[in-house]
Amino acid sequence: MRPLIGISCCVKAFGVFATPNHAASGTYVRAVMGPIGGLPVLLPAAGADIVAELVPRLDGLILTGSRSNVWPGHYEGPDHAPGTPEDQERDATTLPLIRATVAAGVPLLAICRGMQELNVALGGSLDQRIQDLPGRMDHSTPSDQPISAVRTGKAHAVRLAEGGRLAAMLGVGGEIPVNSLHNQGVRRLAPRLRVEALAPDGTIEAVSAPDAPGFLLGVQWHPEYDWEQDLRSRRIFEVFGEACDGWAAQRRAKAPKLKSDLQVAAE
Ligand SMILES: N[C@@H](CCC(=O)NCCCC(=O)O)C(=O)O
Repeated sequence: MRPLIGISCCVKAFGVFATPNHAASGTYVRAVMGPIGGLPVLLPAAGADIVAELVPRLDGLILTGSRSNVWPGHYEGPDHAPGTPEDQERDATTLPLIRATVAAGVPLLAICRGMQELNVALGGSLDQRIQDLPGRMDHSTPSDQPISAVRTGKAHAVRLAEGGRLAAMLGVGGEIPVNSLHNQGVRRLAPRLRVEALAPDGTIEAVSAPDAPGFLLGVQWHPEYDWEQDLRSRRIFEVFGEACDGWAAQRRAKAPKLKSDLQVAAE
């Protein structure tokens, strides 16, 4: 039986009436059905009220990327510049969901906005436009390139932390090339998080939590865009899937054994 993997949704307006929908990119569904080997379930941005009943049912959680940004009020940041996209319904769901998921030990893979949410949920803060900071690169989506090239192309290298979990997971050391589609970045790293990769300009590109009871990895880039071409992207999903499999086996072992109808009938 495949592990049940929650995929965080954004609230986006669709259709002629711009009706708010809870949505996630199909790239995450394909990654779950592919290299992760799980059963995907989209998690609506329905607020903290769903968290306590949801987490015990999950075998893994993916926090997705999004153009929207974590509301600065969650990390005492300055207001966003006018027009900066936000999604406070998503924040109100993912921040408590992250804390509950990490506490329970459910495997968690945080991607781009998801890594930023992870950092904020655990007490860190963000810079809102790192390209405006002295000495920093522009990590955002170049407007002069087609989105397909940006997604599967490589924008810069990241240096893996020596002896880190990500380097061990990938079986490599030194640098790997990654794509890059973000304006924001980690400012103050949450106390429980450890740097797993850095960009040439010092931007934190991957994090883990050594004291977390389960698998926990955040990456600022997007492995869901290029896992079919990039074996390291694929490996991240495979290792996450193995952790979710293990969690699912533990959960089934603890579940009360319900008798099947046939067993009851045979008594
Ligand atoms: N908004 C944040 C996070 C960026 C991010 O998740 N990018 C993926 C975008 C995918 C899409 O276009 O839907 C930031 O800007 O840092």
